[in-house]
Amino acid sequence: MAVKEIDGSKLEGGGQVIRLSVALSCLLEQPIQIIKIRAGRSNPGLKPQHIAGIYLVKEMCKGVTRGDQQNSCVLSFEPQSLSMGNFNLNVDSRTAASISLMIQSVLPVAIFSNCSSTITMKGGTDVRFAPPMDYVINVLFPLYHKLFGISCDIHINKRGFYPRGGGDVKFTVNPLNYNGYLKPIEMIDSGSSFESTIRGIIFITEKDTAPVVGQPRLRGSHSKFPPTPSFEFAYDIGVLIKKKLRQFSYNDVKIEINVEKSNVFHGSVVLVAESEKCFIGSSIIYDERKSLTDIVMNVCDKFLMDLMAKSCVDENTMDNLIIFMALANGKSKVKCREITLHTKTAIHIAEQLTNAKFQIKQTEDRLNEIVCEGIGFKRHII
Ligand SMILES: Nc1ncnc2c1ncn2[C@@H]1O[C@H](COP(=O)(O)OP(=O)(O)OP(=O)(O)O)[C@@H](O)[C@H]1O
Repeated sequence: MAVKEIDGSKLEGGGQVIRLSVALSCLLEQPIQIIKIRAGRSNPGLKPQHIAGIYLVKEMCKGVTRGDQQNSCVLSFEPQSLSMGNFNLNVDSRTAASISLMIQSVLPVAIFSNCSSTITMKGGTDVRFAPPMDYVINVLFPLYHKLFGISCDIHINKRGFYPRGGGDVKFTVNPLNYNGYLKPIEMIDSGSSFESTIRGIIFITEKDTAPVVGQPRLRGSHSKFPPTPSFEFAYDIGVLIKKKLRQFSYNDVKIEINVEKSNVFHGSVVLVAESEKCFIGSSIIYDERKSLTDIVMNVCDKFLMDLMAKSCVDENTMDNLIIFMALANGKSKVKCREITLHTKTAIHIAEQLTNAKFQIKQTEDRLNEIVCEGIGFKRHII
C-alpha cells in the first residue's frame, strides 16, 4: 500500500496528530510518514510520551519504524497486521510523560485484539495539558464503556508528577464484544437529571510540611477528619466547590478526597456529571503555585458552562471520541458546546486515514452537533 503523508503542523500541530495517526495506521494497515512533527509547539519533534505511545502500537502490529527518536520531526510507521493473543507490554518513559496520553495511542488498537492486553506504563499520572488519571477513570472510561462498549481498567500502583515522573500503572483492555465492532453513539440529549449525580474527586499529596503557605483557610470544624494540612486543603477545595455549585442550584454534590504520600506537593480535581447518555467532566491539575480560589474557579467555570448549555460532553472528552466515532459501526451523533482545535485536528486525521465523514452543524440550542458515519471497522481473525 502506498505511504500516506501526514502533515504534523496542521491545525493543533501537537502530539495528538502522532497518537491518532499511528493508531489508525496500525488498525488499517496503512503505512504513514508524519512530517513536521509538533511544528506548532515551541519544542518541536517527538518527546518521550509520544515515543512511548508509538512503541506500544508498534509492538501490537510488529510495525517497522524510522525516526522514532527524541526530537525527531519525521516518523515513518509501517504496520504489519495486528498481532493476536494476549499482549503483555511494558513501557517506561523515565520522565513525567503523560500515561493518559499513552493510553490515547494504544486503547483504540488494543480493543480490536482478540484477547485481553495488559500494559504496564511508567511516567506521569497527573501532568498539565493532559487528562489527569482521575479524569480518565471517572469520565473517559465509564463513557467508553457505557456508549461504545469498550471494557478497560486501570490500576494505579503509584502516581507520578512533573518533573520526575515515577508513576506506575497497570492498564488492562478487553477485546470488544458486539461482534468485534464498536457501537456507534448518540449523545444528543443531556436530559434533566445531571444535578442528581455530580461527583467531585480531589486528589492531593501529603508532604511533611504544610502544603500552601498563606492561603485562605475556611472557617468551620474539620475536627472529624484526620488533621493533616493536605487533607484540610483538599477539604476546603471541596467546600468551596459545593458552595459554588449550590449557587447554580446543583445541590447534591458528593466529594471524595484521596491523599497519597509524596515528596512533592501536587493535586488534581475532577468533577463529573453523568446523565443517562451524557457525561460532563472538568479537571485541573494544581501545585503549590495555585491558590484555593483559582483551583475552584478553574474547575467549576467550564463545568457550569457545559451544564447550563446542556452540552452532552465536555471539550476535552470530545476530541477523545473522534477516533472511536470514525471506527464505529454506523452513524454517531454528539452534541457539544465547544469544538476545540484538538477536536478539529482529530477529525482531520480521522478523515485523512479512514473513509469516515464528519459534519459539524450548529443546533437551535446553540450547541454543535458532530455527526459521523463510521466505517464499521472490525478485527479480522485469521
Ligand atoms: N485538563 C484536562 N482534562 C482532560 N483532558 C485534557 C486536559 N488538558 C488537556 N487534555 C487533553 O490532552 C490532550 C492533549 O493533546 P496535545 O496534542 O496537546 O498533547 P501533547 O502530546 O502533550 O502534545 P504537545 O506537547 O504537542 O501539546 C488532548 O486530548 C486534550 O483534550
